[in-house]
Amino acid sequence: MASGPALALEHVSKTFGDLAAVDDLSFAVREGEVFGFLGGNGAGKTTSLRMVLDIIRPTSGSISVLGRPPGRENAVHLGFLPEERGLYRSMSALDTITYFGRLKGMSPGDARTEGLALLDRFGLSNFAKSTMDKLSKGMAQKVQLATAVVNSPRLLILDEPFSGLDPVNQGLLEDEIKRASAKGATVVFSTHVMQHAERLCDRLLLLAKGQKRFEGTLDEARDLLPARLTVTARGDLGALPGVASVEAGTERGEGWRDQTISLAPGVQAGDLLEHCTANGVALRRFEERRPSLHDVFLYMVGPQEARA
Ligand SMILES: Nc1ncnc2c1ncn2[C@@H]1O[C@H](COP(=O)(O)OP(=O)(O)OP(=O)(O)O)[C@@H](O)[C@H]1O
Repeated sequence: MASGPALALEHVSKTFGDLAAVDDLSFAVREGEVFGFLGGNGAGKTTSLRMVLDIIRPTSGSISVLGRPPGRENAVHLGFLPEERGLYRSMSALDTITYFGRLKGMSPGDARTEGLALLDRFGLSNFAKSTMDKLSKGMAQKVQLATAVVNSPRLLILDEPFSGLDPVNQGLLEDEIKRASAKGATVVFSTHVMQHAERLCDRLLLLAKGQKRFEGTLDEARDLLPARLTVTARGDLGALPGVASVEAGTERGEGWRDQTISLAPGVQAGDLLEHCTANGVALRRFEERRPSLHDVFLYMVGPQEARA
């Protein structure tokens, strides 16, 4: 079934006085994908997501959310975890989730049943009746996550969802994102922690100073950086085609030596391996060291921006 993107921004800019917080930003999130919105502090992530949610309006450009302009009509299909968490302090955890479910058009019974199921999944069953002000920060954040997913939204938008959660709860959140995705939801989450994106995203966008630096899959992001290899070989491989540089490592005896090789842009590890095999270059070890998303981020946006 052909369908348009779940979310599309076209030449969107948002200025605050002289500052272009979001600068001519275009990207599209396909229906059903998990999309990482990555950037350092102040890159423009929250501003972008707020425009998608119609909390603020773009200075210029256009946005399409589930095929419509941002606005109230979309609300029942959306789930949103804002960066600034905040819920009614004197409402119980279960009532809070039920309330949000009802706001999204659920019946009181369905909202409550789903609320109880979520509290159970999040390890908060014993706190269903506790008021929000009695919960720890992490617990309150899980309740807030529950309010975002209670209606099984078609498009789930999470702004820095991992911040403030301990490793166990970060894992629980990752599971919840995978669960929503498996049920067919489109998930967009912002983060400056690359490891989460590395584990979860189908595609991602790198944002710096309000501008898009990259949009694509994790593999495409990694391909931006020259591949690096660790090999144990006899002789110097520096003269082989496709090798950009060689760093000599530990001597292993009888002429064998560890070497760290950087390949020229566009050259794949397999190309070099093929050449070695075809030309009788003896190898004892041949390991590709794929760049991490963090490496890509540093390469694309620089250490200044990456320091989050
Ligand atoms: N209402 C506002 N008025 C003036 N400037 C703003 C406003 N909102 C955001 N900005 C500025 O726009 C830029 C982008 O901010 P934004 O919150 O979108 O970044 P972010 O990528 O979400 O960063 P963080 O990870 O730190 O939350 C920042 O320089 C910020 O100071």
